[in-house]
Amino acid sequence: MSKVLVSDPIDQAGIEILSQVAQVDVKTGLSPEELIQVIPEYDALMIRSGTRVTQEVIEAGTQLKIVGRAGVGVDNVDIPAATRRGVVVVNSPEGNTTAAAEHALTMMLSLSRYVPEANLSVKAGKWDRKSFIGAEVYKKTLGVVGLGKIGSHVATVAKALGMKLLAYDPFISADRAEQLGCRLVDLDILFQEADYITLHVPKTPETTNLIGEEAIAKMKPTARIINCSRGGIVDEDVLAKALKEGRIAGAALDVFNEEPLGESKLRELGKEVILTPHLGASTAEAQVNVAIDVAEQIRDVLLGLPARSAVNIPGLNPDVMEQLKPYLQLAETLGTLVGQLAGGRVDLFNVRLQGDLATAQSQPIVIASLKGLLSKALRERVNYVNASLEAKERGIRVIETKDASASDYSGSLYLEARGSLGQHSVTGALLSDGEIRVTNLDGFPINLPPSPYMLFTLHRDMPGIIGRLGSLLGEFNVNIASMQVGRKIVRGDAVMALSLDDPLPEGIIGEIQRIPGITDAYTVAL
Ligand SMILES: NC(=O)c1ccc[n+]([C@@H]2O[C@H](COP(=O)([O-])OP(=O)(O)OC[C@H]3O[C@@H](n4cnc5c(N)ncnc54)[C@H](O)[C@@H]3O)[C@@H](O)[C@H]2O)c1
Ligand SMILES: O=C(O)[C@H](O)COP(=O)(O)O
Repeated sequence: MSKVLVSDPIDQAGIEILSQVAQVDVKTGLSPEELIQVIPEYDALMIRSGTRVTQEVIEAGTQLKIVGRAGVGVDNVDIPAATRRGVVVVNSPEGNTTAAAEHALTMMLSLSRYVPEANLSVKAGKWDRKSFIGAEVYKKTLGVVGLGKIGSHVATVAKALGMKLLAYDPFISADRAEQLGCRLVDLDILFQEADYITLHVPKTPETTNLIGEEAIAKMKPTARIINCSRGGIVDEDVLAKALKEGRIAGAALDVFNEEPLGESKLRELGKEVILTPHLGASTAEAQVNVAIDVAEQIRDVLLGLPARSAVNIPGLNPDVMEQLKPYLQLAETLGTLVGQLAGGRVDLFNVRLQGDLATAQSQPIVIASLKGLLSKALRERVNYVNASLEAKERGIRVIETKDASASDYSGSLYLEARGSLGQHSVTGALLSDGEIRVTNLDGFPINLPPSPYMLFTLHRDMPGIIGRLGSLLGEFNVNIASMQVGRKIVRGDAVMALSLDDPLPEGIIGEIQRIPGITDAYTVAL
């Protein structure tokens, strides 16, 4: 039975889903060293933002197949390291959108009315009304930086509060911004005109310290900043200094460069600052959503099914994936076959989608073909996640083409591998019942159902060869399940393709190659 480690607090709804297919161990608060120590026994790891999945963790996780982030941000996971090891990383892109947006709006209103400080003052026995004269957000300008899922929700609600909206997002069209009631502007204008600036961007090299000296210098003295996105997007020291000097009016932060927040000048400030301990996603509803979303994906991957929100494999629509499933199997089988025929290093890999298949989404088919091609060298280490990367690192040039006119079957796939030991090609198709047929091998037409053990020979088309080969296999107690001969012209070059019930014993290939008329022989194990 698979084993899943849950290393951050996750809603019970997720644990229940995982328990259907795996032994689930909940161990929160592990130190990095403890995590590295226990991870080798687990097939899956489920986390939130509290666990750092470093390269060391990934490398120690020799059984690890999937890391599930019950939330959005995956900046606590070393994605390149996971991809390299073929570990799928999934998240829940939408499960906590509403919660995070509502937290940003709560921060904006609380900051305007000094709610946290006023609350503390009453609880301390005071009745001080003078110190808490706030500001209205009505008719004020809100600048939304990052108009994605959370930014859009914030904009929609802020519009209903009667705010004017500016947005900065270089990847969003002016039309989309307009639909949300936002004027798309450049960052300088947003900084200059906004009364409130709310950040909803991922942490990237471009967004790191986006709010620093230069940005703050452009803002109004009445400006208030809200960051419920990621720590490090605001330079915390610069912000604390600007607030202390009254260069801006306030800030509300939910996320910090280092979490938990250690010593910080921000803690010394008064009612103009609100700090929350990364609570954006902390609602009962969001926690149920993300736990179910991610647990289902972990369950599926452990059962050998695709994940719907993998961040390190191409985003594939599950419906498209379902339709392509038989073709992915075809691609992987043909890839394995041509990879074993090629034998050595492959420099160039041609993938051609033919006939009706030319209308299909090619990327998954190319990935499946590469997975098969590389399986000889990498065995179970290669998978849908790392196949493209592994091919690139091996210097394999992949050429992908489509030819709607070229196929004897309604759709077929042609794979050709050129490398250190020569060039080989296979074509295959799916029959109406979904069965795979190899329809061409190195240019010779055949009609072969693939089987776990196969033997291919190149030979002269002349009497006696088939008999001699059959006798030799018989001597070695190898049973032939089916046999196909393909030739282009009578008594010319030909191929023989055999499906075998048993693996070929050591040394037999040399004997086969010594049969007069046989020029080459290859074994393939699927
Ligand atoms: N505080 C929390 O608990 C909490 C909860 C959920 C999400 N988040 C964080 O909130 C952020 C937004 O999440 P989302 O789900 O809306 O993501 P999203 O991907 O839907 O939206 C992000 C938007 O940022 C834009 N963007 C990217 N680079 C940009 C740049 N340099 N300048 C301006 N815009 C840029 C993108 O085009 C996109 O529209 C993420 O950092 C996420 O990790 C925090
Ligand atoms: O990226 C996210 O989903 C949020 O930052 C929430 O983080 P959390 O799951 O640790 O609360």
